[in-house]
Amino acid sequence: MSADTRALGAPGTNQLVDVPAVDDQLVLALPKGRILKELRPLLTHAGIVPEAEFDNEDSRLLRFATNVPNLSIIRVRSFDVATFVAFGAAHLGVAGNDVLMEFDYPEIYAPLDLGIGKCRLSVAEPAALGESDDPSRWSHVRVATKYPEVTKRHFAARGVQAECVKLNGAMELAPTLGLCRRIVDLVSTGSTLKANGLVEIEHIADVTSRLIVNRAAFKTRPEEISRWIERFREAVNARQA
Ligand SMILES: Nc1ncnc2c1ncn2[C@@H]1O[C@H](COP(=O)(O)OP(=O)(O)OP(=O)(O)O)[C@@H](O)[C@H]1O
Ligand SMILES: O=P(O)(O)OC[C@H]1O[C@H](OP(=O)(O)OP(=O)(O)O)[C@H](O)[C@@H]1O
Repeated sequence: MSADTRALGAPGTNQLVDVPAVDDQLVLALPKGRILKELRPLLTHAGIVPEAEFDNEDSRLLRFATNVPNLSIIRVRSFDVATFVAFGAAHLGVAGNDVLMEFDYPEIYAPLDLGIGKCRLSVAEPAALGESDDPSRWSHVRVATKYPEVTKRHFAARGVQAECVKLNGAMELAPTLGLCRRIVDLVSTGSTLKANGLVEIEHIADVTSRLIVNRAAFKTRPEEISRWIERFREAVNARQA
């Protein structure tokens, strides 16, 4: 296949046909990693089959054709999904509301909870500190987190000033190594906290992944985008039935 053609087929099928790549394709931004795994059955139910290269872990391709002629997928980091969609570089995307809360982009509309990527955003600290700590007495707190904006807003709401140290992963190491005594991070089973001697002391928000849409794109291409929202809604309903 030449560089400017893609393996495409009729919507809802996996039939392969060579057609030229076009500029007016709808772009769906998907996160790498755990969300993508949970998302695959919903994609299939919505009638989206990525080209085979999408499942090749050694591939350096970042944009993928699908069986739907005017829809391509980009695979990016979870925080970057929101940025691509907010700037209109992608029309649609899938992102956790942890990411959406952190950026709070007005350009993003999140019409559908996909019910995947379930976890919570919490404040945690060493178990020994948790036994005697009284968060209602704090006026200032130092926190290691991937979510500085959410953290500052959470504490500011009750008059506590949060000083955030930005990390991109492995937040649970920060208290043991003396970086900060508290962290704000995602918790699902709680096993990462437990393995690192930490306990949850405050719940900030429940987290799930959402289908997101660029608001300007929704205005200019309402029929196509509404159709995709409905297809994903049907996929979510079928999964829950
Ligand atoms: N333990 C978890 N259980 C369920 N969902 C989670 C969990 N951790 C993260 N998530 C959800 O998955 C999204 C991506 O998670 P995470 O940041 O761990 O992935 P990643 O592949 O490491 O991303 P990146 O490399 O882009 O930072 C989060 O924004 C959140 O919505
Ligand atoms: O409560 P648990 O089930 O243990 O899940 C929580 C862990 O999952 C996420 O990390 P991830 O595994 O994505 O690694 P990361 O630190 O690289 O983000 C999160 O940042 C926690 O560390």
